Amino acid sequence: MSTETASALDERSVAPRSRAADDAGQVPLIHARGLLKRYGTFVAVDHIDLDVYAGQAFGFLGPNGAGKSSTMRMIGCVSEPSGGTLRIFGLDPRRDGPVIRGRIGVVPQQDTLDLELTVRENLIVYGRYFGLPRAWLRRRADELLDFVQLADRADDKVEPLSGGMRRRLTIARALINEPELLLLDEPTTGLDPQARHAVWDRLFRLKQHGVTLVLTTHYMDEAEQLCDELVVMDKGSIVARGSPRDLITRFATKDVVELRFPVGRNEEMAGRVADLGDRVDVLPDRLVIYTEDGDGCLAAVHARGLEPLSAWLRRATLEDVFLRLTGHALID
Ligand SMILES: Nc1ncnc2c1ncn2[C@@H]1O[C@H](COP(=O)(O)OP(=O)(O)OP(=O)(O)O)[C@@H](O)[C@H]1O
Repeated sequence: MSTETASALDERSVAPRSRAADDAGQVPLIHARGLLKRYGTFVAVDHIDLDVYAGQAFGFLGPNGAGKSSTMRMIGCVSEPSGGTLRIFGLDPRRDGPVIRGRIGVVPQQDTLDLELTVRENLIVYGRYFGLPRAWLRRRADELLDFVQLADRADDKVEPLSGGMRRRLTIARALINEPELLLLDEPTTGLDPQARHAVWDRLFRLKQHGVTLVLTTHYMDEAEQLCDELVVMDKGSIVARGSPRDLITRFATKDVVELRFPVGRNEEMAGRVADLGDRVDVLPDRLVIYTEDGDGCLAAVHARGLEPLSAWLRRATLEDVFLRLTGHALID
């Protein structure tokens, strides 16, 4: 389906309902101070502070087990905080959970579509939970199926849909109640690259329409593509926050040179290149040199006759930021 069809989605229909008011008063849609989640004695979310404003695309970046989903479940009012303050739209999830849930859309980590129903019925049945009228829901469903490029599958069962199509349908379902805030827990995990790009494209369009997006990911490219602001989480804590570019500027160098030497020689070689960068990391399979001058660094490696098996110059990424901040990789 063409991008024209997708862009035909009425901007008002996906725009947050109270965005103007929030912008004017700068009331954060999500406000957390010292937010804590414990499972028994285990601390999964360790006193984190957050403010998410209307129109932002806000991301939680971190490896498995960092506490991202636990945080999202508290924001989605399906898991009670163990401590701290949490306000969504200025409301208290403990008291106003049902009201808040009616104003947010949730894309969970695992798709929970009804495989027995058709694509369109999945949207309409879900919309009925919000008490929305059937005729209105039919129009809304068709509009959303256009948007997620599934209009031609509207009357098919969900069962034969690909993973990418199911994800797009889950996103459409989350938008059925015209939410002011869309929560997405690892929206593209398990999808092939083409399907991931299709999902990113739709999310990017929602962002352009002004929908506030809050997502978790352990993919740095996803965070870089979609998020205006990120918190980097590790072991329940926020270790850094800022825009992707800002984080890279603050915590990484402009260039990164990766060198591979024969097995067992990395430590020795690290000593011989230590002066060529701001920092040198020894990873199991390679040396990573952080430098402002990648070309000069590579030239010096060769001038010293070090002869790596391979040498690669690239721009710094959020993965480098994460490695620098935590000492381990985002994806093991
Ligand atoms: N219901 C639960 N009971 C006990 N421990 C839990 C529960 N839910 C999560 N945890 C633990 O809390 C920690 C954080 O989990 P969480 O799912 O929030 O992390 P995450 O960053 O979203 O990782 P993932 O990408 O794997 O979902 C993990 O160590 C996890 O095992």
